[in-house]
Amino acid sequence: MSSQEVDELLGHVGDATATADSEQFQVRVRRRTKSEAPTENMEDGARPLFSFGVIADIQYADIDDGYNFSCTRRRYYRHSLEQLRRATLAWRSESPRPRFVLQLGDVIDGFNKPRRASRSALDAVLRELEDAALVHHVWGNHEFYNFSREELAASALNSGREAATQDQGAALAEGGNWYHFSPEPRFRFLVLDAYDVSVIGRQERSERYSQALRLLQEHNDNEELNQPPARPGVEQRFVKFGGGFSQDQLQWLDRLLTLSDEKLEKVTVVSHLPVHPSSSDPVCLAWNYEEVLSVLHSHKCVVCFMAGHDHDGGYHRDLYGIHHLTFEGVIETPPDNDAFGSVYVYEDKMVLKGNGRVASRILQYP
Ligand SMILES: Nc1ncnc2c1ncn2[C@@H]1O[C@H](COP(=O)(O)OP(=O)(O)O)[C@@H](O)[C@H]1O
Repeated sequence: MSSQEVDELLGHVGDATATADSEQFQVRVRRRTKSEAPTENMEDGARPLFSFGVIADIQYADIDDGYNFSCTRRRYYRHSLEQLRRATLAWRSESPRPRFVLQLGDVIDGFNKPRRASRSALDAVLRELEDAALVHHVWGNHEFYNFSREELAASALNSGREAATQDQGAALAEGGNWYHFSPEPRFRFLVLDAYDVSVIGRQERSERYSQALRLLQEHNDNEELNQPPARPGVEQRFVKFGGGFSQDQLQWLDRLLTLSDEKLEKVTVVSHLPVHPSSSDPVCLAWNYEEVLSVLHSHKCVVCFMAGHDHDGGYHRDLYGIHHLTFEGVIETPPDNDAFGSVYVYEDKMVLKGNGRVASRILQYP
């Protein structure tokens, strides 16, 4: 795509200042204000088929501001609820309304647990989300700091169960918290469980826990396994607050993508942990990200992978044309800024309208 084409495209979307990085097919556009929704497609005046909202790492807690572990990033625990409110107001004011919202995990912070405030904090964020749209909740590490898997499965965060009752196209994988749904013919979303193999959220006597502990101990010499290994690069991902995907889940992913290939669908895959090293800090990558990439790359239908966890966000278009989007975290977004997006889905592309720290982008399908 030439930069002139990008300019033309964006001329209809908003106040375009665009640069195109032809090597990585990366297109960045300047932020737009909330009211500027691309309700019409650029070249041909077509309307988007549907839209959806995205938000990541809200990590709400009714406590004063603090810092991340290394004290390099301020965290606005109480204010994250205000930011969520601004996001839901923006989504509610869009016409047509987003068909659903992707909540990419860590919806409340682990600090709620010792304060016995997990339920009240969750209720507070769910109240904010209530009227925005149907919400698809991804489970991140902070969900497991607050709740057991059984509690999560019985809660409103089990959106797979909700989706299966409301949408004929939705289905929950047996025995796991991964599922798919199709909001529109020829478009499918796969919601993954990146803590399927993990020492958090799994019972110590379970096979998945043992498998996770073995992996961590093989790759991380620290006594405190939340501390990244000394080895640089992607080896740093072997931390206790990370996780990975079981072979069951990878086989399910492969099977679903085969069906989507046959049906000529466009598929967006969603997880709390990112899977491309160029879209994330190495510490935040899923442990077996290479296996996930190899499955994604063996199917034509995959257009996008969306994740949270790395609060700085990231973006990369890989050699197969798949867009890897890591959304900036609300929790580390200063009160006078925002971090959420709306995605407008067209026949040939998705257009991400970012707010605040989330950049707007045109995501052309491969
Ligand atoms: N370098 C580190 N050494 C030891 N513990 C750490 C380190 N980094 C993070 N942790 C701990 O791991 C847990 C998850 O870290 P956190 O930064 O809260 O994750 P997230 O990015 O999901 O918010 C917290 O309990 C935190 O204190």
